[in-house]
Order: sequence, then C-alpha cells, then structure tokens
Amino acid sequence: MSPHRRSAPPRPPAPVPATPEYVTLAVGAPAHGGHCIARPVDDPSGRIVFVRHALPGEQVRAVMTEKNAKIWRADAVEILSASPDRVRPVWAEAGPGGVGGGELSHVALPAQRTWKRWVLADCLRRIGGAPVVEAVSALPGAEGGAVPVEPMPGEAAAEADPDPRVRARAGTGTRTRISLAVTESGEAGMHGFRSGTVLPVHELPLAVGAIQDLGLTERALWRKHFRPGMRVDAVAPSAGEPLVLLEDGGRSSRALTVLTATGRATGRRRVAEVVDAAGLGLGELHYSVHATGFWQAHREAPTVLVDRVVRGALAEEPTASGTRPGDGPLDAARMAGARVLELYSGAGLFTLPLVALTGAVRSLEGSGRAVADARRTLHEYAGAELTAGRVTPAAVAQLGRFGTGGPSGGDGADVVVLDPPRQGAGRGIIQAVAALNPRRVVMVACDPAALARDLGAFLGSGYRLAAMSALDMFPHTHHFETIAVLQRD
Ligand SMILES: C[S@@+](CC[C@H](N)C(=O)[O-])C[C@H]1O[C@@H](n2cnc3c(N)ncnc32)[C@H](O)[C@@H]1O
Repeated sequence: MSPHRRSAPPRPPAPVPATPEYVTLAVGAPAHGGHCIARPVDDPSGRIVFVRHALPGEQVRAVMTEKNAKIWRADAVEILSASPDRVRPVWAEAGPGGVGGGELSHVALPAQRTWKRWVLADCLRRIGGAPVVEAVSALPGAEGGAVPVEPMPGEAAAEADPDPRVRARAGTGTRTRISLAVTESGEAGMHGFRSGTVLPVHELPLAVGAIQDLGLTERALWRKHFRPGMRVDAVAPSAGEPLVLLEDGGRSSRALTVLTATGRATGRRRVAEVVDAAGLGLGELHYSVHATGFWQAHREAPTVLVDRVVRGALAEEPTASGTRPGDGPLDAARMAGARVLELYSGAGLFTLPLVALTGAVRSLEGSGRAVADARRTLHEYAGAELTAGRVTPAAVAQLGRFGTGGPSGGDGADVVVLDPPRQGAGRGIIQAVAALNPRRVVMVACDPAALARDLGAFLGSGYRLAAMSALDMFPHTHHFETIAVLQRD
C-alpha cells in the first residue's frame, strides 16, 4: 500500500540471520523511513539500530532483521516500557515480521503526525540546511523547524467523534487503490517489509469500504482466479463500481484481466473520478482514468490537493492552505491569460482546474497512458497542450517559453506547478524552472528528503518560500505529502 504503488518494484530479500538474535534497545527519535533510532541498553554508546514497531522513549526487546557493514535493523517484538502514544495496532498483519505498508499502526494518530513533523524538520535541517530551516521557521504556524502535519478532513472528523468506536477506526478505510500479490499457495498476500517473500493477508483495514466489501482475502470467488506470483490490484473510483485487476506472466509479457465487483470478466479498462472543486468556484471536475494508472490513493486526496495546489498557484496572496472559510471562489477573469507550465502532470488532476481558470496550460508527463487519459478528460480545452515525455532541463526550457510576454512580463511561464515522483525533481530541473523566471511555483512532494533538497535549490535560485503545508495523506504509514509555494518578488 505504498503511495506510488506502480513505481515501487519489489525489494530484494533482506539477509535473514540463521538464528534469531535478540537485543534490548533504548528507543530514540524517529528517522525517515518508518523506524526509530535506537541503541542497545547494555552499550548506549554503541552501534545505532534502526528499529520498527517501536516509539520514541520506549525500551523494547527486538529481533535483528538485517545486520551488515552499513546498517543494522530490528523489529520490536516485546515492549518493556511502553510510550503513552502506543495503541492497539489497527492492522496487526503489518506488525513485526509482517507486511510493509502499515508500519505506524501501533501509534496513536495525533502522535503519528508529531512523528512525521519531526521527520520533516529533521530532513529540512540535515538536507536543506540553514537557508531552508530559516525559510520554513519564518512561516506562520511553523514550530521546531517544520510546519504541522495536518490530518485529512475525514480523519479530523473521526478523531473528534464522540463515539469511541469511530475514533478507534480513524485513519482506516481511506485507500481507493490497493495492490496485492498472490502467495505460493494461491492466497491474497503482500510483500514482507524489504522482502521478496509474499505473506498472506486476511484483512485490508486501510482500504476503503468498497474494496473491503469485495472480500479479496477470503472469498472463493477471487481465489479461483489467483495464481502464485500474480499481481492483484483493486480500484475503487469515486464514481462507479470497483474493479479488480489481475496481472499475470513474466515481466515482459504481463497479461491484464479485469473483473467486476461480482467477479465477472469485463472489457472495461477505465474508471470515472469526480473531484469537488467548489472552493475554487469550479463545481465538480470529471476525469477519465485508466484503471492501472496513477491516481492519488487517499479518498480525499484529489479534492484536497486540487484545492490547495490551484489556490497556491493562482490566488493573489500565496497560500498552501487551500480555501478557507470566507474565501471567495478564484476569479477566472483575473486569472485569464496567465500561462502555466505543469510538470509530472499524471492524468491531468491539476491540469483541468488550471486550464479552466487560466485558459493556457502546458503539461509534461512521462507516462503515455496518463497523457492519453488527460487528453480524454481535457478534449474540450483548446488551451491545454499536453505533452508526453521525460521532464528534462531541455524540455522545461522549451515548453516553458510561451513566445509572447505574459502578465509576469517575460516570455516564460507565469506559474509552474510540479508534482514529481518520490525522488523529487532534482537540481537540474529546478534550475531550468527558475530560468523561466515564473512569478509563482507550487511544488508537491511526497518525500521529505527530496523536498528539502529541492527547496534548497529553489531558495538558491532566488525564490522565497511563501507558504507550505503538510498533509497526513497516508495514515498508519510513515508517508505524508507536502505542498510548498515559492514566489519571485
Ligand atoms: C506523484 S505523480 C503526480 C501526478 C499528478 N500530479 C496527480 O496528482 O495525479 C508523478 C507523476 O510523474 C510521472 N513521472 C515520473 N518520473 C517522470 C519523469 N522523469 N518525467 C516525466 N514524468 C515523470 C509519473 O508517471 C507520475 O504520473
């Protein structure tokens, strides 16, 4: 259940020690990746161990899971002194020795967000350096060198619910896309953490109700289709029935079968997604997306991101907080004529509202299938120029020059929006963006280390960090999303 499931190949198996080696650890701060930094209690000055399933301040008995010249890793298997933030895990199968993708489910949700904020601050400090820390610390609401990590609206409501059963389920039932693998014995499973081994799973608590209701892990209906090694994806679009996708065969010849929610084979390959953009004054946005293509996985993510990114890009005063009570809709007449360059545009999630408001967006996306999706969705907009290709400095320089002077005065894009994959954009791309001299840049980042590096590159290219927000779009995992708004004054 990783955020960008199609870009994450299975990891090579971790070396497993022949006989289990146990160690008692004093657990310290969280580190990027879903673990804490710990030290053996009998040797506090000794080697650092990256321990999972623990919490800062705890003392745990842990089993070593990887030990080589570079890194020692362990799983906490017995809690000797528990943190007050420890809760009964919402997904025990993602616990010690289990599957990846639910590594924080033993942590109370507010403490998960504190954990993520700490990791964000740590990355900004270690990787971004003093200029980044200074810029972030100057933002309203920033504390300890980072902005707060906010709950998604549904989680905030569930956490405030008077019913303890609703509160206990907060952060579950959020994923509209999940990815499974079939075990050697033909059961639904997932990869073990940092392992090529597929372990059976019996519940999918992070998936939305429409996927849980399919019964993928227990019903014979599905099991009769499963073959060892097969990949199984479930997609629950915001409009319409869920689909189950089976991919079988070698890497070069994978065959796709699509099943309906009742297990019938179907020729359908596309799903309809509807995004509420009322806060921007655009009403409902309608998208057509290939079932195997990338789409933001948290059920509220498309709506929340569209609102924050588009307001960040086009509002007069830079903001990363989206529409606030009392905000009016964005004024399309004022926006018209602004030229937008959008990089890593996927199936056009942001392209549609951006072109609806400005009339001129050029987008660049590496997946030909995603660009085909965007073309379907945006066929009525003559001002949307959608290009399939790698984002490179040369492509940015070429696409970002619109040829005539715009509101910013030059011939470069007035606004650049970029939403790169986990590894971020990198210095070369950011320098190419800065060379266009856009007045405003909105960068979406799902990895705090890449964010810190890329922010540093923007600040070094003459941009000011005007606003930033962080969202807990992946509860019960260590992942979160950030939005940074940069301004050339
Ligand atoms: C995080 S997704 C964002 C997509 C879109 N903004 C959305 O929210 O749905 C990143 C996108 O970048 C694309 N991508 C990854 N590396 C790329 C590259 N080097 N050049 C162009 N596109 C790339 C992926 O195909 C993916 O669609």
